[in-house]
Amino acid sequence: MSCISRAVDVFEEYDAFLRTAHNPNMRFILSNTTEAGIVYEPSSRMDDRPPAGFPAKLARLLWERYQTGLPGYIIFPCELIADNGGTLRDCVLRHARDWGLEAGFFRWLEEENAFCSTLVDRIVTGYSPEQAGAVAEATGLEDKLLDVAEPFAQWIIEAPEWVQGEFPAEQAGLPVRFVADHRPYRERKVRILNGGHTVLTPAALLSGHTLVRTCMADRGLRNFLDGALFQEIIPTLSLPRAECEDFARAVEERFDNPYVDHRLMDIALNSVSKWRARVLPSVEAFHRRQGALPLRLVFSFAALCALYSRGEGEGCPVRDEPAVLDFFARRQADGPEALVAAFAARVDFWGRDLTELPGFVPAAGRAMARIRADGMAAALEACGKEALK
Ligand SMILES: NC(=O)c1ccc[n+]([C@@H]2O[C@H](COP(=O)([O-])OP(=O)(O)OC[C@H]3O[C@@H](n4cnc5c(N)ncnc54)[C@H](O)[C@@H]3O)[C@@H](O)[C@H]2O)c1
Ligand SMILES: O=P(O)(O)OC[C@@H](O)[C@@H](O)[C@H](O)[C@H](O)CO
Repeated sequence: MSCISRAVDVFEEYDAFLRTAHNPNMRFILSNTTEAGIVYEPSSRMDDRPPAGFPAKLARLLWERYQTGLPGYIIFPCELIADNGGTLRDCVLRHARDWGLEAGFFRWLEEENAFCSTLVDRIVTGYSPEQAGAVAEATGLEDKLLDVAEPFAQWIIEAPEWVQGEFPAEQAGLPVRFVADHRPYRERKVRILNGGHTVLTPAALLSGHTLVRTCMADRGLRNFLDGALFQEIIPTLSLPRAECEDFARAVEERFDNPYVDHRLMDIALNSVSKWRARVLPSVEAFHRRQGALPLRLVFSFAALCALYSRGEGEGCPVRDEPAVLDFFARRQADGPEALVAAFAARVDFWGRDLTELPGFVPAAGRAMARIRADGMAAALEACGKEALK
């Protein structure tokens, strides 16, 4: 990694962090603080060193910049949340209002800064000690910023035209695409790629797989994923069907990359909020449009429930919010139907009561009973047959 000239630790070197606002060459700010990073922290104060939370730190930096009289920034958040640019701007504005900053700052913020919503698509898996050793041996260098990524990459940026002029990444041959509205691309990527991961992962772990790529050669899992993507997710998307199908085919090829070891347990982290954000919207849209349930997506809910209710010692422990882990710890004796019904009723997990979705609980309960009684392979086959009826 040779493109990074220096790093400033905002906790250890707060003054140096603020001094970066005085650098006239600094024009772009990128963030990638995970979905949890773009949050408004009501306790953040302007004179905290540093204020808590990423948006408050950014608000403080912007205030510093404003005072210098230099032009503002072009800000590219990369976190996988809806409208990351607008959400980040809203958090910054709330902090600025809390801190009672002057009216001129708000005008400068709106007129001289661009908060662009962006969407990054690249499978980045981290590396194993063996891979790090091999790179160190080949290069003679120990690279602490080492990472492993697939060759595919796409960065969708929604920005005013003048931003494209200042950031001509497309002309530099980079996989960047400027669009007028990032939302359909986000919907397609989150529902097909991330949704595909979330749908596949519990079934795959319960089939004994540890990596995404080996699932693609497992006929039962591959048929399940195909059916979920092409029959149940794509019909709910707003971009043209052919474009979505091309994207889904490319995603399956990416999952099949023999050089990428994407660990299913990594994808499984916080599966409940992922299922809510990445799969539930497809279930709801399918139900609205077709008046029926997408049975493979419902099956993925049952498989998630089966994975999380697995006894201790049966594979790696799942990692999720304490409320989720507590729910399953208290319900170890439940049968499949009762467990699925109680899980579906948790409005705090799903943002709504899923037992109100007609047929959802009986279908998921049946699927989970099959998974427990007959094993994952047989349950997947039964699901495929039922979905084709
Ligand atoms: N890994 C991927 O394949 C991939 C691909 C596309 C998009 N993304 C998105 O990129 C984001 C980051 O993913 P990642 O895999 O790099 O995660 P990561 O956990 O490897 O890295 C996140 C970094 O953000 C830092 N961070 C967390 N909270 C912060 C805060 N409040 N302020 C400043 N820094 C903070 C963490 O210390 C960590 O270094 C996520 O939103 C993810 O959805 C990831
Ligand atoms: O990174 P997460 O844990 O939010 O989600 C797991 C994967 O779905 C994700 O990392 C994808 O590989 C990535 O979003 C591809 O662009």
